[in-house]
Amino acid sequence: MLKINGLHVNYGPINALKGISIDIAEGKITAIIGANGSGKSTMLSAISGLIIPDQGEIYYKDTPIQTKPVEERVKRGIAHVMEGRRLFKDQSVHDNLLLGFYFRNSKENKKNMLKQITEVYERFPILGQKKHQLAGTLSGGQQQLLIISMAILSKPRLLLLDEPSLGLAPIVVDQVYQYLDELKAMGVTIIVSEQMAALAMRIADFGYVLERGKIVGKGDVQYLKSMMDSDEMSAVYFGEAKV
Ligand SMILES: Nc1ncnc2c1ncn2[C@@H]1O[C@H](COP(=O)(O)OP(=O)(O)OP(=O)(O)O)[C@@H](O)[C@H]1O
Repeated sequence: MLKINGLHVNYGPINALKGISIDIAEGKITAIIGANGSGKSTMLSAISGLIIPDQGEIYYKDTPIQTKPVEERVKRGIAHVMEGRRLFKDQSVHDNLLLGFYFRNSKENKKNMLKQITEVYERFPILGQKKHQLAGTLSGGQQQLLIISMAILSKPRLLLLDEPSLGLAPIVVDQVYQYLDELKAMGVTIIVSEQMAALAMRIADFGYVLERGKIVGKGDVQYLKSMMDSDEMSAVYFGEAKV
């Protein structure tokens, strides 16, 4: 579904990605694992169009998209949940969902707007309880749930999540990850970046390990789990938590 060939991204003199090539299978969950600064966010931003690469190609369903604007990629079904929270903080939770929905959906989809927003409240009751509260007053974890819900309301075909567990209480992480598994069952292709590989390994089918802008490991979950047990990198990428 998504193929990246020889991707290079530079921030001035910093080479954030140094010739990355990956292949993402449709309907699967792929984990991008790497320490702080390894290039995970840069890679996801190049896929969603926030960053135009210096070199390399990105094919989405066989079409090169590396120079297409963000809106065009959104229309094709690519949604990006970024690290660091982007919400309309002075608007209510409900208005954020309405706005998120409105800007990202076709006319046809808009017919079911309220029904779909109600489904979000059923899925994450805390958002329903706080629907009239300003988004900026939610806790970090609740804001993260809201952002993920906004992305999901756009009915993405490819969902990019940058460290979705960051700042979340373990119980909320469980909820979010369980939801990702359900989205996969509905046919959504997911790429999730995590520093703590053990988390991503719970649901991923395949994974890539990034180190200083290069892919240093890739494989299915069994292979990555064996790396966790044997490789010296385990301390860096997998922390203490084992699956
Ligand atoms: N806007 C920017 N300007 C300059 N350098 C940047 C910028 N964004 C990222 N970098 C650098 O590019 C490299 C890759 O960063 P990136 O944020 O993609 O990594 P990451 O794996 O997502 O890390 P983190 O988990 O900290 O976000 C790092 O060396 C980082 O300092």
